[in-house]
Amino acid sequence: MSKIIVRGGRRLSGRVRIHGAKNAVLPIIAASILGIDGESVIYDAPLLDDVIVINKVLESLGVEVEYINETIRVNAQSIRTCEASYELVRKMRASFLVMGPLLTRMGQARISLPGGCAIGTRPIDQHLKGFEAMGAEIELGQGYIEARVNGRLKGAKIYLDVASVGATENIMMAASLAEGTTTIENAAKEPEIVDLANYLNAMGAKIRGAGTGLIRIDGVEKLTGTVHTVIPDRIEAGTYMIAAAITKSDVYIEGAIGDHLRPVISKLQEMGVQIEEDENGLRVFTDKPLRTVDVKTLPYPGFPTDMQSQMMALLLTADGTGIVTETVFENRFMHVEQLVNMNAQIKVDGRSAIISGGSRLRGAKVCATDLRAGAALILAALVAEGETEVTGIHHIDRGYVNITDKLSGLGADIQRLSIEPAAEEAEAETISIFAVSPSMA
Ligand SMILES: CC(=O)N[C@H]1[C@@H](OP(=O)(O)OP(=O)(O)OC[C@H]2O[C@@H](n3ccc(=O)[nH]c3=O)[C@H](O)[C@@H]2O)O[C@H](CO)[C@@H](O)[C@@H]1O
Ligand SMILES: C=C(OP(=O)(O)O)C(=O)O
Repeated sequence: MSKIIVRGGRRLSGRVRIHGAKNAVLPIIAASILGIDGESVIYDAPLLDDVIVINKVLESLGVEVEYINETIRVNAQSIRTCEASYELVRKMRASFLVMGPLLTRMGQARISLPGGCAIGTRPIDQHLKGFEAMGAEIELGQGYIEARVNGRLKGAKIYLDVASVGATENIMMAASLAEGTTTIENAAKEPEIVDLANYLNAMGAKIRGAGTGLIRIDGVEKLTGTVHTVIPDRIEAGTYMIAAAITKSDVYIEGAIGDHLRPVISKLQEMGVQIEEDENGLRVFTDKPLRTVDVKTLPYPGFPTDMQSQMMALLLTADGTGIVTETVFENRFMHVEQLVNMNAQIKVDGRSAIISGGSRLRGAKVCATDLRAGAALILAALVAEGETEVTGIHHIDRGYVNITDKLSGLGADIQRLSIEPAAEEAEAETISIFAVSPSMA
């Protein structure tokens, strides 16, 4: 158990390196189950708690996984069981992404229901609708979803009612080994979908149209392990862009891909932040007061919901009143109450939050209620008067590699403290069984 202490008021400067994308590496690890022959080598796999959990899910299925220095080697030649237990799936919703690969390769899968979480109910009906269209029989019982098919899944025409990232990925993986052609209409277009399609194609799949609303998958008989480098994390990059903007600093975000960050770049520029792009990353700088903007979250290429809370923290420091509308998740304003504890002026009205910029933020004891809420609290703390103590750090560890080291490397006054040293030691020991990195070995 840890907490993060931030003393606000420092300007930032220098470079920060962006790690591989959490939301790309998780489906890619799940897709490795499809490699009947050979080994997959996945480079730039960020050392995050979520990555450790999905590796454990694969190991529980009998897959061999080795994770050293941001490189994962997966050997999925033999699968022992097709059941992913509640103990693992409850820790991370993305574990449900093993359903598609298991079902299509093994003809069956039994996965614990992932359930809701702090940001919304997050149903999986679109995943199941896709599997059923391909001929699977689905049964729900005792907290598990069981899917079975006689022989191979059959290619189908699938229209998603919502452009779900997870459903697009799960169906794309299942369709890769199905008999015939599958089309996914109203598919999600996120860069992480494209990265997964590139990985699957390198394994031998035939996928076209990833990154557009219409994906076509011609099923093949066999997929084999391959070598792949994960794309940089656009949400981590966006979070450091806001760290630069909120502290009126000058920071180079190494590895950030401008094309993946268009809506974030455009909103920051509208506010008066200067951004320079080159082939290696983005320079974000400003020393002037910022103008407020309105922001509405939408599926890609719209403004990402995973950047909504961080953007809200920034709007608190801008001149004027801005409105943030969350359209992707129905309950993603949990950070508001915590920001209000820091003297933020925010009113929530249904799916919109009205943010009055300009009131002085004050350090407080706050709690990260989810991953991006935690990021927003740290960002607000960077400019708050006095000391902020952030608890609920396990959420932040799901998605940010070494956030305290990275920010203190840029000059922030931030440190991570152990609340109960004995408990943390035990936690670190468990993690080191599954992951060896220079800092942990
Ligand atoms: C591991 C990962 O990649 N996580 C990302 C992924 O989550 P995830 O894949 O879970 O998000 P989805 O795109 O599926 O969810 C978007 C919306 O669709 C709804 N929905 C989804 C599936 C379904 O079967 N039925 C349904 O109604 C959800 O409740 C939500 O309101 O995309 C989200 C939206 O960009 C991001 O916030 C998450 O960081
Ligand atoms: C909501 C997020 O992730 P997940 O879908 O893994 O909960 C996120 O990355 O902000």
